[in-house]
Amino acid sequence: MKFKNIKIKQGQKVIINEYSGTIPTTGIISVVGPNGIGKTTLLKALAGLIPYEGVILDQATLTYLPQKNRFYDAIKVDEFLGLVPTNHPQAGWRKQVFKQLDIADLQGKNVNTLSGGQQQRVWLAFSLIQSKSILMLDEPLTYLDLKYQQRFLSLISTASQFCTIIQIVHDLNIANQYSDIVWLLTVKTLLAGTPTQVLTATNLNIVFATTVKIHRTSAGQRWFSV
Ligand SMILES: Nc1ncnc2c1ncn2[C@@H]1O[C@H](COP(=O)(O)OP(=O)(O)OP(=O)(O)O)[C@@H](O)[C@H]1O
Repeated sequence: MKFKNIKIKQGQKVIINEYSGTIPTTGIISVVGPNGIGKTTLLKALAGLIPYEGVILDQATLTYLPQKNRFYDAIKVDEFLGLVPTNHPQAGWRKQVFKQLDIADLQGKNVNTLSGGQQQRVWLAFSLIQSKSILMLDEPLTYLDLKYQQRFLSLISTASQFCTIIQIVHDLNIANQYSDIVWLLTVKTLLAGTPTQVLTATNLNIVFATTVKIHRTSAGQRWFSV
C-alpha cells in the first residue's frame, strides 16, 4: 500500500504536511515523533477514519486500535473475543495469542470490570486475532506491565511474518529493537528507513529538540537515553 502527499488540516492549521510512504506486505513499522506531531492523525487517515488530501493506493484490509479504548457494555471477555471469526489462516495463532496474553485468566469476567492493563490485553488479543493485512496500533504498550510488554512484542514479531504491524511508540529502544522500518515524523516530512538509517543522533536531536544519546552494549547493539 502506498500513500502520496497526504495532507491534513484542522481548520486553518496544517497538521500533516504532504507525507508520502510505502507500507510493505509484512514487517513492523514503528511510528515515532514528538507529542502532537501527527502520529495518531496519520494512522487515522490511513485507516480511512478522517478526511485527507492526497492519495492512498491499493487499499488494504486493516484493523486500527486507538490509543484509548473503552468498553461501554458489560460484555464478558469470551463473548467479546468470540465476535472475531475463528478462521484465521495461521494455524494455532488464536491459541498462541490467548496463551501469551493469559486470556484464560480473564474469561467469564465483564470487560468493564477489568483493570487498565487487563482491558488492554483483551483489546490487543481482539486486534491480533483478526486476519487483516495491516494492523495499526496506537501506543499498544501503554498500560502493559513488563511481562506483557515482552510477550506482546514477541507476538507482533511473529505476526509480522504474515501481516504488517504499524505501531506508534515513544520508547526509542523498542522502536530500534523491534522494527523493520521506522517512520520518524517531522513537521515537514515523514522520514522512513531502517532503525539505523532513521534513528540517528542528528535526526533525533532535531526532531525531539532535546539531546538524545546513543550508546552501544558490549555486543554492539545500540541503545538510547536522554
Ligand atoms: N479533533 C481535533 N481537533 C483539533 N485539533 C486536533 C484534533 N485532534 C488532533 N488535533 C491536533 O492535531 C495535532 C496532532 O495530533 P495527534 O494526536 O495526531 O499527535 P500525536 O503525534 O499522535 O501526539 P501524541 O504523541 O501526544 O499522542 C495536535 O496538534 C493536536 O492538537
